[in-house]
Amino acid sequence: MSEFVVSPEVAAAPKALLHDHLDGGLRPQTIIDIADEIGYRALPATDPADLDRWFRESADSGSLVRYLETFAHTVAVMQTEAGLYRVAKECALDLAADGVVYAESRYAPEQHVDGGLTMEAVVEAVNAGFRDGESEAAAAGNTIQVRALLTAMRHAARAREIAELTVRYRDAGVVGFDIAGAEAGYPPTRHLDAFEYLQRENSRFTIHAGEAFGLPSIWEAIQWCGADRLGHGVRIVDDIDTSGEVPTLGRLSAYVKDGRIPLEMCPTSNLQTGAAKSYAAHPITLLKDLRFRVTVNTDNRLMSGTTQGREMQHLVDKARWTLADLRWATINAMKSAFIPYDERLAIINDQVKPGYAALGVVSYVP
Ligand SMILES: O=c1[nH]cnc2c1ncn2[C@@H]1O[C@H](CO)[C@@H](O)[C@H]1O
Ligand SMILES: [Zn+2]
Repeated sequence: MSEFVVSPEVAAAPKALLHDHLDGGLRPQTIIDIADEIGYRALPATDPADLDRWFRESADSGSLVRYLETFAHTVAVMQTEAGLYRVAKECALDLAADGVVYAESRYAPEQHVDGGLTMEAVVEAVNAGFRDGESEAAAAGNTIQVRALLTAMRHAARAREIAELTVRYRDAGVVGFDIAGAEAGYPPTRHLDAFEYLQRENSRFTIHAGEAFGLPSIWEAIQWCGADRLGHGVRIVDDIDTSGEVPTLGRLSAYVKDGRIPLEMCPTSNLQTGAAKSYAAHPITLLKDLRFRVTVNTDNRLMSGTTQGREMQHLVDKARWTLADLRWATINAMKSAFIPYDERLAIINDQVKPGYAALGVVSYVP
């Protein structure tokens, strides 16, 4: 990796993460170890540094579809209870070491049944890994809470089943639902029955929308499907006119801003898939300045060679974000989390605010 460094302040800041794919954050050595154990022979490299580089370079293609092809290798080693458990536990440990105090980690159960596991067994193995990772991190002095979001793949046809699984495990570590995968050609309304079911069950969900496809996808996600949050949502800027002295919002972008619909933004991932041109020009800063409910996220730590600290540092270095901006985005994330309100408030008051106060940041001064 480059000589790019995360400052001591950003490293120490308490972090909240809403958009992180479990199958996009494996340690390279773990992929190699599990591949060896299960006899998976298709890995593109057998040295951890080479494999790490392969993921980053292959994901750096400018196309979401090509970016997603790299997941074949991570998903391949997440087909056993032991493999899923290890990946989930290490995810909790790695996030905790990065200063993340609350994370929602997502994955698609339907992608982990090729070795004969039921989707229930997949969820339980991942949950067990998160719980043990939390305990081990706490013992090392890093408090983290990790909750799961269950993703349905938008090109597949199992969304309703996975929505039901989400409800079944709602009191056991699963806090919401998502759809992911190639966006163009697979509008969210394809899975309307799943979203309507979740609404009837008073359950929460986010939808990847406005990443590789524009406003119609965002509009459907919100106005047809009832999404509580948007995964990426970066193309909402297409509904903001910045040609004049003051930016003017269209109906949809005003709806998103005024309704405080959270945007789970992932800068590095967007640069790799071509959804944004540079950190400096990434719409996240315009949206922050316009007071949309912006959050900062990793998406896929392995494919993007990133961490939550690195995403935040890029914004500081290249888009003039201050620590106060990072505190604001972190509180936005906690306000938007799918855990109960009282628990969100406790994390804000007991961890986020004191952590930033220790860095000398006590309020948001725009
Ligand atoms: O940025 C993204 N956009 C759309 N889909 C994604 C993105 N990152 C990962 N996945 C997809 O979500 C699945 C479950 O975690 C992954 O296997 C990948 O195919
Ligand atoms: Zn994503």
